[in-house]
Amino acid sequence: MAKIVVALGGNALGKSPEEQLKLVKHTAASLIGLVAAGHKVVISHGNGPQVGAINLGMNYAAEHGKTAAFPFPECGAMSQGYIGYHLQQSLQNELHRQNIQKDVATVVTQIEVDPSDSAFENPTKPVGDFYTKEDAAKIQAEKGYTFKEDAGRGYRQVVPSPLPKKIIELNSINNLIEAGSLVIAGGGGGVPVVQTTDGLQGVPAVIDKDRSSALLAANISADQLIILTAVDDVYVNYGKPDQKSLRELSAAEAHQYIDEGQFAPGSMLPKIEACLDFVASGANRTALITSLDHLDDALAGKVGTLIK
Ligand SMILES: Nc1ncnc2c1ncn2[C@@H]1O[C@H](COP(=O)(O)OP(=O)(O)O)[C@@H](O)[C@H]1O
Ligand SMILES: NC(=O)OP(=O)(O)O
Repeated sequence: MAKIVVALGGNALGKSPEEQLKLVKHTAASLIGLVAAGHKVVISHGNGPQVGAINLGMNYAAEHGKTAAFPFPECGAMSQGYIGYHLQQSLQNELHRQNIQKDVATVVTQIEVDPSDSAFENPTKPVGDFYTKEDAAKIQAEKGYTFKEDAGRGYRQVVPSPLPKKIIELNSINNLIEAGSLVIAGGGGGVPVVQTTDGLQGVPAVIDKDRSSALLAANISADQLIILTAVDDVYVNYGKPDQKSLRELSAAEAHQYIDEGQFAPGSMLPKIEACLDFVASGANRTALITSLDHLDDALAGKVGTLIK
């Protein structure tokens, strides 16, 4: 029996509440497969599209005098509740269907960041929907948001993405795991907070969920970090006619491929770096990157990229 942190990427969540619930039901079946096999499972997830949508909606309502303004950390906390609710419900339904007795809980998770992190000067994390170049420039001029082109798919608002340093609710998460609960934590990379003379305070940023998942996995002494995304494997020469699956990757090989620029910054690179951080955090720790649809095959060693 292993302790496993599973980080769910955007393709496991979809774009609307209806789509998310449908996809999360499918995700729940795979995750309960891990529980049924006897593993202790902790789930984390992204929130880029969701936190952007919540923030956009709240800003729109505030601009029309219908509500107060809701800052980014509050929107991040809302995204944890919204996604956690769908995950909890779907996992509970699947547990019930499989006649497995287990409690499920989402922990609203704050993660401390360094206020002097250089990420605050250089926003990189895409949130929300895609815009044309012209619309992005108009909104940037009107509202002062920063937009950047996102992997050839259009322009998105970007916010700072500081490195996660400390999980504030770590003891509560550990207590729930030890009590046998299926825990959802660190959603959306955690709500970013800094220590001030008045205590903890939220900051407008979105932490990368793969980096937070690696920190969570290391902090709870997990055996494995599984990152579920849109691709079955990590590739060299990705997207080129000679692309090749990497089935197993040592830290030394991963560093060499990073130096060669094989992993795109903003998509695969942070995943590889998060995996390397986790693998280096303790003996016999491994990380697996694969797609949600092939989790079973990946656990059987048939697909996926194992980093060790
Ligand atoms: N070397 C590579 N191997 C595989 N995928 C890569 C590689 N470089 C970039 N990618 C891209 O990274 C994507 C995963 O990153 P991202 O879309 O940010 O994930 P998620 O939203 O699931 O967290 C893949 O779907 C693929 O398009
Ligand atoms: N917070 C975060 O990393 O979200 P995405 O994975 O959706 O970008």
